[in-house]
Amino acid sequence: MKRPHDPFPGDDASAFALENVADAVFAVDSDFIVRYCNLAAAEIARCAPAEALGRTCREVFGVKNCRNVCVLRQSMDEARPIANRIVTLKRTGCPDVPVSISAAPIWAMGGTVVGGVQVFRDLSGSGFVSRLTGLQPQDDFGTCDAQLSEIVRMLPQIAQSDSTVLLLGESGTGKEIFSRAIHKLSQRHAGPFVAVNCGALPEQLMESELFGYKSGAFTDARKDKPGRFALAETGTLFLDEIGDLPYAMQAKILRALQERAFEPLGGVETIPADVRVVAATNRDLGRMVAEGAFRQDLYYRLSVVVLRIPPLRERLGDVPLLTERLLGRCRMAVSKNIGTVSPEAMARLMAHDYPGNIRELENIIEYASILCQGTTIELCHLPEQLRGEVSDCPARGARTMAQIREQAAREAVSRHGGNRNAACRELGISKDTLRRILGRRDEDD
Ligand SMILES: Nc1ncnc2c1ncn2[C@@H]1O[C@H](COP(=O)(O)OP(=O)(O)OP(=O)(O)O)[C@@H](O)[C@H]1O
Repeated sequence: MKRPHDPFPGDDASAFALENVADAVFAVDSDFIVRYCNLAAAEIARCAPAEALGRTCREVFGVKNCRNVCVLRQSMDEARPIANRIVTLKRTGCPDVPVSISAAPIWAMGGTVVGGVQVFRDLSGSGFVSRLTGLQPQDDFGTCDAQLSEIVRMLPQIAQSDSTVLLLGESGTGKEIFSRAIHKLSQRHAGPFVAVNCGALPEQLMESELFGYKSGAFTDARKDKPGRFALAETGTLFLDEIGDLPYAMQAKILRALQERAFEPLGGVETIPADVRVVAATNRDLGRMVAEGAFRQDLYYRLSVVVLRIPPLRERLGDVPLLTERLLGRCRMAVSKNIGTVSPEAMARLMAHDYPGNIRELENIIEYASILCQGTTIELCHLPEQLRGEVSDCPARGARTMAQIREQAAREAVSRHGGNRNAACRELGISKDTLRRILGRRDEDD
């Protein structure tokens, strides 16, 4: 039976709703004993929701570094909600998982904090998009944007259809990543994926590159050479920058698409093409048609399914997620243990308009990872156009370990509004150690 004023969700509609959200949600009492755990949280804990109840959250989730990163404890200590803190959870026997955590205290009547609720989202890329599409984490798109999520949701159906797909989007928005995902989700996934950048092929070589040639077709053609259409047989041909195709080539591509066949240069025989075409462009094909620069018939043939990938500035909410993903890549490349981005640096990253889209963010994160000597990317590690006036990193320059330790301790105490117990918990040290680090002059603070 439901108790009056029970602050924890019981057998009611709100608990039912919480069960079904994709984010992990759990609630604890003031002793950090789990009183509620939804399905997503139980999945992370690798137990049934009922098995999580009555145990400490530390025990349930098995997080080794939970003392240092406990956002829930901080929220309860400071009696205030904390939103979207990105931390890396380290669990015994599991790979590190970057998560975004929001926490809020639960108050009893009279205003006492009697517990807390925490919501966390897995940012590792093995989250909801992977589950939705069945893709491997590296193929995941790192988005919480409604428009893009809708495209991702439709992707398996689109991929299965074998229709031509036209991807529209600015340079660096991830069009090639999408085309690879379409291939992997399609019936053709066991076949080859062949990418051609139409803008990078010299005009005189384009026909032979795409359709191949027979020996003797021209002076240097000593033996037959297959083109990209033949190489993509039974698979997917990705025609990137299709807007850059010369007008004459457009007719040949149209014919290959319509008749599902082509003739190699210098050949007389027509070769059937069992190829699915995904095309992409950052140009306005509609306008090019109106200006007579692009064939209308090819435009219609390509536009069976059109997907517009939004630029990053229209989905800045994805910046933390993408940053975490890109940091993971850099961590491996530069062999550094960079775990987080400071709130100030993240605010700057989220205020940028990214004319180069995800490719630009990728470069920024790589730059910052190279400069960063610690575990957190700070404002001073960002490229000049983002960091503005901030020049040198406070951590740079010669400092002793004792000075670094003292600064970390002071910052923790100040973050907790002077609450030393909370600072000790965050740092994972005893009160005696904190006192030793801060020195005698702080005894009377
Ligand atoms: N969701 C994502 N997660 C992580 N990295 C991504 C994501 N989308 C794109 N990238 C990275 O951004 C860069 C640009 O992506 P991609 O080449 O797919 O973009 P594009 O739109 O095809 O660009 P272009 O039009 O210039 O060819 C790549 O290095 C890719 O790895």
